[in-house]
Amino acid sequence: MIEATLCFPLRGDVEGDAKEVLLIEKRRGLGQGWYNGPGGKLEADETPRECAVRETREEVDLAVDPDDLERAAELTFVLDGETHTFCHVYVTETFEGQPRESPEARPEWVAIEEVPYDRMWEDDRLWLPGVLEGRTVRGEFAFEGGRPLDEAEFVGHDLEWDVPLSEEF
Ligand SMILES: Nc1ncnc2c1[nH]c(=O)n2[C@H]1C[C@H](O)[C@@H](COP(=O)(O)OP(=O)(O)OP(=O)(O)O)O1
Repeated sequence: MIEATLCFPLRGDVEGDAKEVLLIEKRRGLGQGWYNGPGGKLEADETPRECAVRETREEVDLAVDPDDLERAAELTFVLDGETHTFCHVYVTETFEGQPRESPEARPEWVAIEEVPYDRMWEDDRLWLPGVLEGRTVRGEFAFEGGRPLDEAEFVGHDLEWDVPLSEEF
């Protein structure tokens, strides 16, 4: 099983500014060409928070502090009946720097009402809107059709909202 992270930096929501989320257009690997948050797979001996910090730095050159990351979701992606990826999702309103393009990702601030769900993983429209409103969620998403995951068919889901997420991560 792969363990991975996603990190959604947020800004705005003061004095009439629209609330925006930093998305990436993924340039390579799983989900290439789709929008997602910065993130990726854990490396050896890395905690999920360390992974989210590293991936956000590597992909868009934004500095986030692990202690500022708020746990927002725990997502399990199941492929053909077996857990493929367990993903820790964080949001943060605290970061330093300006997002910059990298070979892996093109960053883009997007108003949360304009998130391009038609250009994202099919499951994202089910959990990301609630997360961007500040809710927590534990979700399981089933895919069928063999590897790679991003070519498999999305066939079902189960969501538990407003749950306490594990303190451990
Ligand atoms: N179904 C679904 N919805 C939303 N997000 C995801 C999925 N499946 C997923 O795998 N993901 C997320 C989880 C991870 O953040 C990325 C995939 O990570 P990946 O880009 O493969 O990891 P890296 O470590 O950056 O990859 P390398 O290119 O360095 O090997 O998608």
